[in-house]
Amino acid sequence: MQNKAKMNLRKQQLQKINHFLQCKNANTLLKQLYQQLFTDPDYLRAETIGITLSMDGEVPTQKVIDFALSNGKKVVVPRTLPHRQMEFVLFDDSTQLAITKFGTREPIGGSVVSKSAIDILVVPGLAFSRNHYRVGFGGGYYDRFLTDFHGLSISIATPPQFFDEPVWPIESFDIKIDKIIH
Ligand SMILES: Nc1nc2c(c(=O)[nH]1)N(C=O)[C@@H](CNc1ccc(C(=O)N[C@@H](CCC(=O)O)C(=O)O)cc1)CN2
Ligand SMILES: Nc1ncnc2c1ncn2[C@@H]1O[C@H](COP(=O)(O)OP(=O)(O)OP(=O)(O)O)[C@@H](O)[C@H]1O
Repeated sequence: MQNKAKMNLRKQQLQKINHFLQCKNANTLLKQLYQQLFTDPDYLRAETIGITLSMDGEVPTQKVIDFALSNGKKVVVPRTLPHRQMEFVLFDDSTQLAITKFGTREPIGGSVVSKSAIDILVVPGLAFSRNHYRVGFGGGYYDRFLTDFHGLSISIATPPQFFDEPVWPIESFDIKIDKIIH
């Protein structure tokens, strides 16, 4: 059963985020958010970073990936598997990518890195609350992945993605994000 309130919120958020990303101040603000991440002690300590390959309408991740690689960190990106599972694959210049039905880019082949080797996971989402809840695209991929993830989860929220209080129902399987940069 899909949650109707969450479905409506997702639709609204997609529009708001798209609108924000097109406004002329967006790049300046994004730079500030990236800087917060790059100066975060947990980021500085991390050897391996899990992050998505963003698509249009999402917080762009390429600058984070490039910076992390230039700092000598390992970057791993998700590949979706049956039963809404994901695995993370080492990403570099030679990684081959395919576009999925959902419109995301995923690696083809490459070395799978175990969950326990990921120090920080940058988790995408449409909405985040000050008390660390998150709404994603509705696949449940990250909620499943995070159940036995013991590294640190971090999300980057632009203004339209950040809420003082969750304006959506919290469900039993929702997993809080450790740190929200906003
Ligand atoms: N850039 C990026 N990559 C990402 C994510 C993301 O949010 N952003 N994900 C964050 O989770 C995962 C993929 N998320 C997905 C979320 C929903 C569906 C989905 O609803 N699929 C439908 C079929 C869609 C279609 O046919 O067009 C389905 O399986 O029924 C698929 C993948 C991994 N990669
Ligand atoms: N740990 C879990 N085990 C089984 N089912 C789950 C789990 N987490 C979520 N689900 C299922 O996945 C569906 C989508 O979950 P939810 O609405 O939390 O997605 P989301 O957090 O927005 O998406 P995502 O995590 O992919 O970014 C839910 O309807 C729920 O039934």
